Amino acid sequence: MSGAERRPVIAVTSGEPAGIGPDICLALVGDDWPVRVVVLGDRGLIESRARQLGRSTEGLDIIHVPLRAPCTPGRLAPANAPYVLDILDRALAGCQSNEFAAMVTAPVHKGVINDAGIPFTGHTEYLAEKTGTPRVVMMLAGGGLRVALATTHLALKDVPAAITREELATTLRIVDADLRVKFGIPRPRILVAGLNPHAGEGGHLGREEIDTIAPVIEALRAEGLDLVGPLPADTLFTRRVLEGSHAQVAMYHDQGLAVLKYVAFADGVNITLGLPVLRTSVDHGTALDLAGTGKADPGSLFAAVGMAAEIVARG
Ligand SMILES: NC(=O)C1=CN([C@@H]2O[C@H](COP(=O)(O)OP(=O)(O)OC[C@H]3O[C@@H](n4cnc5c(N)ncnc54)[C@H](O)[C@@H]3O)[C@@H](O)[C@H]2O)C=CC1
Ligand SMILES: NCC(=O)COP(=O)(O)O
Repeated sequence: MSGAERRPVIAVTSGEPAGIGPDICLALVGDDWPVRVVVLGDRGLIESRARQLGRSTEGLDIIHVPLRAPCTPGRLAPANAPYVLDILDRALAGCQSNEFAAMVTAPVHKGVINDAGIPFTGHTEYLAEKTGTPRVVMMLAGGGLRVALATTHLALKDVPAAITREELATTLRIVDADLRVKFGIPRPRILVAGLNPHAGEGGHLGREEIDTIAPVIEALRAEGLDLVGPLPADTLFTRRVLEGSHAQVAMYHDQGLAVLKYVAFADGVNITLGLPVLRTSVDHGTALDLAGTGKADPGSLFAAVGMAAEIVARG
């Protein structure tokens, strides 16, 4: 067995075929990783995208998963929605059988999967369901931030009801535990945002901080977690407040991710905490406008592979 073959294998799923997933996977060719990187997707599609971009697939390890229908860059086809899920299922099966040490996901298009009649909220929820994990946490890292979300892909009107004491406590416990295990931080200091402007202004702008968030923080502090909050979200991400913290928990998707993507869109990494397999991902979407143009930045994919490799190396 060669040295290269002994390296842990990381599976990179190439995602929505009409998006930039195949393009950014091609950028992995020739990079010197401490792990063996294999790309999961249709070999013909990846080779054809390489020709279009004037790139080579020489040296790219591909595990062939066949397309379900022809693909044109930039044009979504619901007929290929099952293909996207075939790739994810193959990667997950490989992680569960220890063939792969981790999976790194290129973006999928949530809308077209739903248009195909398959209910799909995101990789995060899909992998949680497939692994029978009742609760996972989405966290995006980059630009010195680690932003975890108390709720993920949910209409804004449904957010307040979803933030229950039990759900929030579970989120905070998962963030604390995974920062210790996956990131090697012995006692993570976690900032917790409020839901309402000014963290509720003492109950005059909403009661979620008083009724739910503060009591959970207090109870978990008594268990030894280092939590700060509920903090007004508009100033949580200022330099002085962030100082000394290891992660920041936002109550909903755009409260946290708008900030993260402002500081780190080029190399942010999405990681699913609390999952029994290791999954990292790019921080961006399918960028249909850029597929096949050569303009897609692969920086986030590189960072996602790098983070997975580091966590694998940490054991
Ligand atoms: N991990 C995943 O699978 C994710 C999937 N999505 C999905 O992607 C689809 C499109 O979402 P949008 O909100 O339009 O976000 P998007 O990230 O695809 O595009 C937003 C803007 O950023 C640009 N952009 C995105 N990635 C880029 C890259 N690597 N290099 C250069 N420019 C880049 C696009 O051209 C566009 O102008 C949706 O279906 C969404 O659900 C979104 C985020 C993550
Ligand atoms: N905005 C983050 C996002 O949509 C990623 O979702 P997921 O597919 O990683 O669950």
